[in-house]
Amino acid sequence: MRIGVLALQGAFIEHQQMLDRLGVSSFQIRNLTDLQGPMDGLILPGGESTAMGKLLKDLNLYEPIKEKIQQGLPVFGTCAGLILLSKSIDDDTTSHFGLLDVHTKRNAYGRQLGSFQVNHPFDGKVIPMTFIRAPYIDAYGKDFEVLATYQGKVIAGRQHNMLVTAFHPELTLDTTVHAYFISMMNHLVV
Ligand SMILES: NC(=O)CC[C@H](N)C(=O)O
Repeated sequence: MRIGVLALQGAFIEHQQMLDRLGVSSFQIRNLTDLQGPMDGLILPGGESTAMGKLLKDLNLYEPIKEKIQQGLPVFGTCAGLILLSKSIDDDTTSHFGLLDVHTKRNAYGRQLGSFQVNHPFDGKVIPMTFIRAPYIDAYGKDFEVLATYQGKVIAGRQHNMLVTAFHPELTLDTTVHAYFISMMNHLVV
């Protein structure tokens, strides 16, 4: 199994370290040639969604990656990665794939609460969650399954081959969410 991690900007190394802990190999995606080999899953990391969206377009990665996700490639988006996958976001000037049937509010916790950590349930299990200028999902369609909420807002969920979290599981030592993604990849009928 080989997982591609989008490595244009943001917290991609931490995702690779998490996959290492689970014994799963990964590679970095920086340009079109990186997309040529086999890829069983894709991680869109946290960072700055506007910068990542622009780089995806400039490097001609936007269309081929979007196509792969549409064809069923399992994808896990954290924070900015969630924003990139969302159908609608509150600032539509940012390039995004628009494939996940949710509306996402960026920087949703305001300045004072820019960064914080809580222990909170994900899919029924309490795990540490690190939020950094995090978004939340404030509306979603019928195919979206909610996996975690915090203060009444959706912060994790899944729609077929797409898994998203508003928080950063890769910045903790807890492997629960990445293990969930691997198990989801193994069970998906594409
Ligand atoms: N930690 C993150 O990925 C922050 C996301 C960032 N606030 C954005 O809007 O893209």
